[in-house]
Amino acid sequence: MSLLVRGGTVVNADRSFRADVLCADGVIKAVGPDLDAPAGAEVVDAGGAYVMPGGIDPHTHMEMPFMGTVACEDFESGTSSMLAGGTTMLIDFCIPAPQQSLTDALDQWTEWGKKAVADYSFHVAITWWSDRVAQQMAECVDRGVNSFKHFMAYKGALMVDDEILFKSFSRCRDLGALPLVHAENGDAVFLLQQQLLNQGITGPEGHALSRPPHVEAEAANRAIMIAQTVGVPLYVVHTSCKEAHDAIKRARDSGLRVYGEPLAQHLVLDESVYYEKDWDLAASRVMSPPFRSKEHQKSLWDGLVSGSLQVVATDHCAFNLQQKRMGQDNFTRIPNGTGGIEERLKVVWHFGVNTGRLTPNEFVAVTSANCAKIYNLYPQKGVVAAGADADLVVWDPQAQHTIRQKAHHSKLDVNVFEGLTVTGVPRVTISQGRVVWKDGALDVRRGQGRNIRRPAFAPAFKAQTVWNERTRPHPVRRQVQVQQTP
Ligand SMILES: NC(=O)NCCC(=O)O
Ligand SMILES: [Zn+2]
Ligand SMILES: [Zn+2]
Repeated sequence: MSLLVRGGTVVNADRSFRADVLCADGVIKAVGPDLDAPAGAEVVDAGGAYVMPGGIDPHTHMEMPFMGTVACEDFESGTSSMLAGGTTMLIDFCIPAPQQSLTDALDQWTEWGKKAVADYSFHVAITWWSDRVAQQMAECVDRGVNSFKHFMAYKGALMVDDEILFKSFSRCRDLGALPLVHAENGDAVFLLQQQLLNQGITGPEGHALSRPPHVEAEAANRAIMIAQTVGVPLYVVHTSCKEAHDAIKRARDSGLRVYGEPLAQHLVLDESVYYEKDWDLAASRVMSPPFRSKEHQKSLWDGLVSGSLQVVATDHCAFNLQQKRMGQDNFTRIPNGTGGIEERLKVVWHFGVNTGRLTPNEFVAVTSANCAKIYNLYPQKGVVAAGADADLVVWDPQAQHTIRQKAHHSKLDVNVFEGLTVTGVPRVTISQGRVVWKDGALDVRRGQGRNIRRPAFAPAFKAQTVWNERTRPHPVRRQVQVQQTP
């Protein structure tokens, strides 16, 4: 079955041009002007619209067991939501419990992923260390995982120390896999939490107060320095504040391959919500790092414009109010996480492109192409070109939409963007060459998603390996001194 997207303007990260897009067998067969529709082809009208590579969200937590509960979004509802928002692939985090085998955990997540209605892939988290973990990292790489995540926060649960960071980053370097960090100083967070509780601060405001920007910046800086020492690129997830962004900028200025990922939520929502009288409202926004002030939002936008930050994600991690209420008397027990997978593209377009901060091409870069390049998916994903997967979004830049929990496709009972009216929405989403979202309706099939393998040694790693070899330390060769006896 073939499909012709007719009459639109193709927008890639590098340029825009008028062209039709012909898809068959799940891939793009041709991109060019006035293409003929093969007999029986479905024709999608893209008149007045942009045709862009489907979004890729590299940071989600479907069905994640966390903080005594399990995220309520599963791979079916999560991937359905993302398609309704124009995103056609996600990369989720497989998180082994401390002492659990990495490959057993990957088996578990792989099983859960079979429910997905669109393409997905996995990062694996390093939550403990042994020779066996090092060996299993190689087995994960053989199974198409080219990125390993490290939590520098969540003391007593997922957090790892500097020794593990050093050992795991070194292993990543040797395997050609990208280390990722959740950068917050978990010891400092823990101590601040105890102080605040002792002062009688038990509500969601304590969450924001216990995770100030310098706690994030310190960890980002530390992870960067360890990555530099080891000689490996680094990706800093959910960069939320100016000081962490500054650390990334400094590193890049000195020639390091460090990537920063702001979230759609951190770009537009601010910390004032944690001080709301309505506990449910404040708790529903609890995530780590917390939302920040306008000054930090500006820094994140500046980074996307200038290129010091590369990817906008969501960290979609869904906990309903009943789950959030586990922390009714103690903010440290509120499960951390918010949603946004359906809203990401709309929010970034509305506040990025409509305001003149980003060009449409830069929008494609930060929502799809850069991610595909960093995670070695390009040009299978992240570009509208012959040979690429037929994952597309037909974007109507004029259409308006008001974001409402009642109308979203997530299982979440709140929407952090509730009531926001955006201009610019996905008219049609195409996944694997099939129309899956059109006229406000989904047409998806459980199990249609594919587990996309991402090979190790992305181009940046090949360069880094050559550089490491050239700059490798060598012993000083000294002549053996013969001692003269007097
Ligand atoms: N971000 C958050 O609050 N929850 C999900 C887990 C994580 O990424 O830290
Ligand atoms: Zn995190
Ligand atoms: Zn996360």
